[in-house]
Amino acid sequence: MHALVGPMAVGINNQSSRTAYTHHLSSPAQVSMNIFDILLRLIKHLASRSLHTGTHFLGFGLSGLRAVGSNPTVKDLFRLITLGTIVEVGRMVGEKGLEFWQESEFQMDDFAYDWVTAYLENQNLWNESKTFNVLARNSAVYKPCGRLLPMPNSGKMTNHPAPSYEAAPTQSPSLLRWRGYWMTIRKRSPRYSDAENARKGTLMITLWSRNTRILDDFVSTAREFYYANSQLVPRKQFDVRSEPSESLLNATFFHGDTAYHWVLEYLISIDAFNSTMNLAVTSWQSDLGWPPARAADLHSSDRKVLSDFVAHVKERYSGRDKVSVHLANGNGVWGRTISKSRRALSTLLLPGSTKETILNDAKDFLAGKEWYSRAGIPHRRGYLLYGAPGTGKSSTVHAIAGELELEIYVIPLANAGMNDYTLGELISHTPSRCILLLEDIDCAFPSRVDHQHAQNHHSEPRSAVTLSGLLNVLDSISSGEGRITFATTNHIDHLDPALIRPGRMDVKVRIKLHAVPRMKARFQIEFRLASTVQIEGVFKVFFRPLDAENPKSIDESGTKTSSLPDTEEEVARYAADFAASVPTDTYSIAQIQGYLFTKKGDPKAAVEGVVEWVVAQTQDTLSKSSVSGSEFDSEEDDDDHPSPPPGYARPLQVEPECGQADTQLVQAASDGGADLGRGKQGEFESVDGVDDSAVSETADT
Ligand SMILES: Nc1ncnc2c1ncn2[C@@H]1O[C@H](COP(=O)(O)OP(=O)(O)OP(=O)(O)O)[C@@H](O)[C@H]1O
Repeated sequence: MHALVGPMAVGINNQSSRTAYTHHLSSPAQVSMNIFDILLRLIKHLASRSLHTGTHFLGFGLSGLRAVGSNPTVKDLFRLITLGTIVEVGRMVGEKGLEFWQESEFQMDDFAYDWVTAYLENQNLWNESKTFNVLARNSAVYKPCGRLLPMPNSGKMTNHPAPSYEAAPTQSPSLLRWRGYWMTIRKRSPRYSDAENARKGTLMITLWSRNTRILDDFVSTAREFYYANSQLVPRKQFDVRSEPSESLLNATFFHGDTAYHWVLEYLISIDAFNSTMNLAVTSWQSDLGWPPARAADLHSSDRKVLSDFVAHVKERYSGRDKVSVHLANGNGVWGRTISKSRRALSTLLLPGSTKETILNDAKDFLAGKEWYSRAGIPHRRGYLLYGAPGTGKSSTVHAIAGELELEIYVIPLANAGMNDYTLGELISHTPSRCILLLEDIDCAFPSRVDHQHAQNHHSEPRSAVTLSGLLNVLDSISSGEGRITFATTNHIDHLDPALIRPGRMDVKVRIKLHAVPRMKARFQIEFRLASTVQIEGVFKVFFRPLDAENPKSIDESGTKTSSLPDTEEEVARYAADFAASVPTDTYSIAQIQGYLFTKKGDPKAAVEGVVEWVVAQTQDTLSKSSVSGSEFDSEEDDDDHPSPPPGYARPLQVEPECGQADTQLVQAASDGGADLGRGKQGEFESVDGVDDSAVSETADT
């Protein structure tokens, strides 16, 4: 007789109704009809009948039996029957007595399997095993009181699921003594070793008792243990491959979408993925961690729950001290997103009120949507930041984005794979309120210079993005309303003249590119090489005095152990000395920072070594320009705008004189360099409504 027991009474929620395990009582023997019994019954029956019919038949029958019984053959027959009956009864009694075990089978893809294996692990059942299956699926957050994961370092809380170990299938059963009963446990390998069947292993438990309640108790205990000791989400409910339940809300957040990042960051912060089984391993260097499943079920049918949830995570996300930077890849899709710390505007060293001007203008623009709409002007605004490398163009964009709480979408126009189509795809997938950063716009579309250069050198022009392609996408209807575009370039002179020359067809679009002004013209900001004020500023940032942020380093004997100054005045004196030795409009702040890093913590050494550094830089520049014959010059020869861009300092054309002291040489260098930018030092052109012709003239000179 086989018995199927289940679903069990241990279920609390739905999953239990799906949980079944089987156990079998060992089969009893068939009850044999005992001939002897039949005979006796027959005799009794006959005897009772004979009472009714008459006792004379009894005497006759008995004497007949006696006569038959005296026959030796019949005697032997009766003996045989009696003996057989005794043997059969003994066999039945023995069989019944020995059948006191129950067998249960747990399928690997069933919940009960997880409960029991986790519980058995806790009972140290697998301690003897030498071969383990390591599963993150059964993982749990370690709890000091629990013994679920007796692993090294298990006390460490991480966002990642801790693996659990279970003995690999083995032929020899393990023995467990549980509440006074013995159990033998055997794991069976999947029948096939292919991936699909790999999860079809089973766990066989033999309980050496006939009491079925013991087995029920065992499974219930395992289940309670499992849920009490782990923060597991029933895996089947969250399997993204499973069909979404119609009774639950299903929200899908697409990777690359901003909402995805809100939700992802929030879920990671609340350890929501501790029990995930589907980990995507990524080499992305995102501090958001790894992107896991994209779909989640909300256990509610109320839509407000979903919108509240999204609102909450969004608020959390935007409240943090970070700026999200989305990076385009060459296939026309937004790829990685990195989260950068906000840069305080105060850390930007820009002359005058440049940064405040940009910020206020951008704020004004964002607040002026209605004005644009009434005026029938697309609500977009653009800024062209140009200047030598390392002068702070990108830093300015990041600082402004932080102030405005906007995300940055960066399109490196010079990147491989960038063409008109991919550019269009990218721009059509930017949100309306964001900062679009077009880096190295001079590399976007090959100018006639590039074409000519490419022809001369039998090579391809630099980029596959065309001027009209760029202008089209910037001007298209799909371009977001409320978007701020920053374009950066190190070589304003490399921009195609068609882009900046007024009176051409492109001029109209040029306005779109550089700015969509409220009234007129474009907004250009030139980033110049470091002025005296900036050189002093960067020095002061590096060698802040020993104050609250920079606590005094004094040892027990009262001796100062740091070379940092004690007061602002002292730092200012060093800074002035330092700036006096560095030619203005010659080096970018990034270059100066690079030098100061080599003198970290020692302002005196920084001042003392700077002259030597300047000389080295100058000689380096001279040797480069003499070796290359100046690429800049060679371009000028076949260029129709041969002069250097305004503010772009040429390599210093200073011949060091023999025997000249370093300081004199520096002075000469300073003079030479200053020639190029003289008169504009410290005077950044944050020009709203700058005269187009001025720029055109510059480019066409
Ligand atoms: N004006 C500045 N104020 C503060 N830091 C600056 C400034 N200019 C440059 N730096 C520092 O120099 C480094 C490079 O700056 P950034 O990337 O902003 O320059 P960039 O002009 O965008 O250069 P590129 O044209 O090469 O992209 C950064 O570490 C930045 O902090």
